[in-house]
Amino acid sequence: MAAVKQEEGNVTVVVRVRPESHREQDGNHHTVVQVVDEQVLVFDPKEDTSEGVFAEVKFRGRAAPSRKNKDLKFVFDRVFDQSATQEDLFEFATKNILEGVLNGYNCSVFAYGATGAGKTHTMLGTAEQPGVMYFTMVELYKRIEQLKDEKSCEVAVSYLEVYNEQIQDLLEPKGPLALREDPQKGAVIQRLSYHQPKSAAELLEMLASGNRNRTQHPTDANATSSRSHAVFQVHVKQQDRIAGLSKNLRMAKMCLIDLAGSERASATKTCGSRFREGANINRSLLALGNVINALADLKKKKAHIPYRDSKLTRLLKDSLGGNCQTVMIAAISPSAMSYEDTYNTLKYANRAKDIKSSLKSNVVSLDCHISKYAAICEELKREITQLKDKLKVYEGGKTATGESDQGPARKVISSQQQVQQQRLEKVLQEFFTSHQEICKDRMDLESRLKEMELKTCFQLRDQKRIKLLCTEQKVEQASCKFERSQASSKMRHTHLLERKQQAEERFKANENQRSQMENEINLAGNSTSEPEILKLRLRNHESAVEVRNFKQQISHMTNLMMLQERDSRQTERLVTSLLQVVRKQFHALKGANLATTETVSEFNDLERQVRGEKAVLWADQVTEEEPEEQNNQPKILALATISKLFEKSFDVNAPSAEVPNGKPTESVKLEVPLRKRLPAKRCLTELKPSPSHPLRMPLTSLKRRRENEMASENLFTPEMQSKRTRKAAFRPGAIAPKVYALAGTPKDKKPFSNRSNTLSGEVAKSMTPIQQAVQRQYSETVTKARPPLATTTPSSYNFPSDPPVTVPSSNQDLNATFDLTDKCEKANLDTTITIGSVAPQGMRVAEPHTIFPKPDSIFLQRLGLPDFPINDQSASLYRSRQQVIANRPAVQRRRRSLSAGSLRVKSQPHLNRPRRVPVGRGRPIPAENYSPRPRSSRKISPASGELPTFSVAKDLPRSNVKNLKPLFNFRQKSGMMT
Ligand SMILES: Nc1ncnc2c1ncn2[C@@H]1O[C@H](COP(=O)(O)OP(=O)(O)OP(=O)(O)O)[C@@H](O)[C@H]1O
Repeated sequence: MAAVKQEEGNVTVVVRVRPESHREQDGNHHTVVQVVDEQVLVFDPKEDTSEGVFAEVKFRGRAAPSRKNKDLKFVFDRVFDQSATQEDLFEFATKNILEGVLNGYNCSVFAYGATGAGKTHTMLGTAEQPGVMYFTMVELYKRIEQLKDEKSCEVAVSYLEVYNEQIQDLLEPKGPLALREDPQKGAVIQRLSYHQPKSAAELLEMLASGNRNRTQHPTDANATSSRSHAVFQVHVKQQDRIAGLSKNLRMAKMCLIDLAGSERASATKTCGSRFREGANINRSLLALGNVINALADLKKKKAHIPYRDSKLTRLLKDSLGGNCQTVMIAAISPSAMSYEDTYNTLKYANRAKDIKSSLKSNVVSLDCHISKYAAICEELKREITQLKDKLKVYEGGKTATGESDQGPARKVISSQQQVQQQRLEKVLQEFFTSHQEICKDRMDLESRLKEMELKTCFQLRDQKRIKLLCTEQKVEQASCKFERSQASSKMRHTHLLERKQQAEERFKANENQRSQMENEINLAGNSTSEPEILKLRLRNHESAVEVRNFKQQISHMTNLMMLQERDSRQTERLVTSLLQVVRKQFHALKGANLATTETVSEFNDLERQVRGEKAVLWADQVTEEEPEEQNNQPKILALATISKLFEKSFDVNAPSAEVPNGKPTESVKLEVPLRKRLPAKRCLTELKPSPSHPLRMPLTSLKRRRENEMASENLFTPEMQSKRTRKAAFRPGAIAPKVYALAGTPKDKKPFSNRSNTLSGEVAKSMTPIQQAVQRQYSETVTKARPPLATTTPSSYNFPSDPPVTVPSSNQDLNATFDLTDKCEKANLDTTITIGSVAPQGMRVAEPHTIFPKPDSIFLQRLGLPDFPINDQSASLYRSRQQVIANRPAVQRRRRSLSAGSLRVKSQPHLNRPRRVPVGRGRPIPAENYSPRPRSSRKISPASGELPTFSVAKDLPRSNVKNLKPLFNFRQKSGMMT
């Protein structure tokens, strides 16, 4: 049950002054009530004494002693003088409250006054002059008749009297009835009969019969004195006729009460039973007076209200202090004969004005469960059948009377449909307008929020750039500016979020409205064909909204793209400037012989990146965590897509026939493929490779690159992966796949798990800022196996029981190939082949000196690089070799540089020629198969922990190679293979 409306109201007090009776006129009593206007009356007005001696003459013979010249002015909601008719009373007192009854408010009208003051006359009246009850009932039925198309109404009445503190049923007299208090319903009279008159006439008949049962006895004051309080209750129940899952049920109770009049025994000259009646009446009226006083006293509002002092006050509890719109009609006699009674009545009426009542409309919202849907349809079908039958009867009557014109009947039906359709169209139109606005608002807000997010990320990144480059003062200035801007952004962000939340709520309400509307249209569809048009309109509207949403999405994406483009242009300018600076600096260093190995290496890395090649990540090098700023970067796809657009989208292309119940199917999902950004070749002209340090990094073929991408996206099935692993094992320089196979799956890129953390930390530390920057810039790195840095002692590995992978004796010839991978896989060994991990005793490494022609360079010492000893012979050989290379023609150098991809291995001193592992063969080597090779262009800092062992071998004259100690050892960790 839901009371939809609650308001505070005062008791309406109306005073009716009846005409003087014959007795009063005969008694020559003067009037003590003067009606000034419609709201003011003066009780016992002052006599005009200006007439001097004549004044006494004027009032001679009247009840002059009873005059006290109180001259009390009373203001009421309405004052009716003697000339007022019953209709006047009805028009003002009860007609208005009928409106309340039909809106679900409880109402109560009671007549109060002394005996013979005209209460019964006002409420019941006579056959010639029917009273308020009659007019009210007639009006009520008139209104119900008017509403019958929209609402079904039921009326139930009861009529009772309180006589000598006993309740009697006036419509079905059956002895005293018990009064019971119900916390929800209020006062309930048990066994009271309720009747449902079909018409106003029937109801009036009931009223008349009830009155006949009412206790009336003549007294001196009133020949037709009512000796009881009569309560006529009308219960009205209304229910919406309009089909729908949600129906309003209004229930209201109207009480029309004719109270017994207070009387003075001396005036009524009663005795015996009449006297007892009078005493009871007075007692109950006294209780009523107390209740009125208590209720009217605002300060004591919370104080006890003595409802329980009499049956009458218990019955009137609702009417006076509860949820009820109350009208009190105070009936008074104008005659001085009833001076005291009139005065008392006016006093109580005046007090009653202050009584406040809280009004609640008793509206019950009956939200039918979906299971009632069928029942509602059935009900409507029945109604349609009835209407059709009526129409047939009507048409039959027309035919019988020879009227062939069926136009009017059709007109009636079509006009009903038209009204229904017009109403639905209006509802649809309102829905369209609000839906459109809400969708636009929602998307606008989300778009603005996402733009703001992107801008904030740009700002954060700029801030970090500033910190990297600028002086402390400038950093501080920039920080202040940034913080200010962040603060204002935060405020705007919060504000936008609030608005977005509001928009969400409105959207939710709008969605509910839509489902209700759809139900209504579907229900209406059972009776007419018009709703098809409405359904189509609804679909049309939805399509239009979808189109508008997509347009908004496009506009949002365009905005973001513009932002991105502006930012990327700025970054481009920055990178160009940086590259120019780097190049100048590098050449300046080189010209001054100050270029260290590290600098050259960094420059080469940078050069490689500029040329668009992939960076190399060693297999034991754990992928660096993405820098914080990159992690914080929002995914551009997420920002560019307004999620709201795709929450509820409709298949706009689907034919309407495929849409069940006119409900669009939620089907469209936008999937924007996320394309990897390929490294762009930039500013190659700005950064030409130095002729003395040719870039020898193998190029990755397009096919291999694709494979890498697929692998990184995990698109390979396990079979494919295993196949790839095996294939890779046979590939030249296939160390990496072997290592992966040991680790399990290619995606597990931590083959040296036992120590990878330490190593990666060290490796990361050893990376120079430029290397790190490059690493960050190009996340697409190729992971390669790298030989471990030191011999792994058998104790540090745990596979004593595993069958060792032994290299047959024939593999003394290192040109022979053997499948280590398969064996390792089969044996499930954590087998690692170390290549050149240990420089044999006496080995001389010339690496630093290939870069630093002056070994005793101060710069080198300052760098604190470890000095690798070199024997004089090798060094001189190397220098001469370098000289020979430098003097060669360019074409020859080129050939040499290509063949330098080969790896020459000298495994045993007794071998006549170094083993030539077929790596590269002049072709670009796939990046993932790339392994560190001895070449002068790929200098790895000793600080990184790698042994720069093998650069010299390939460049030395072959005759001198044998003089070198073995550079590479194939060694199994178990120590079984050396
Ligand atoms: N407005 C009026 N116009 C004409 N006659 C009236 C009017 N009011 C009352 N009378 C007459 O006054 C007499 C007494 O009225 P009524 O019976 O209504 O008084 P009452 O207040 O109901 O008294 P009780 O409390 O004893 O029943 C009746 O004969 C009635 O016809």
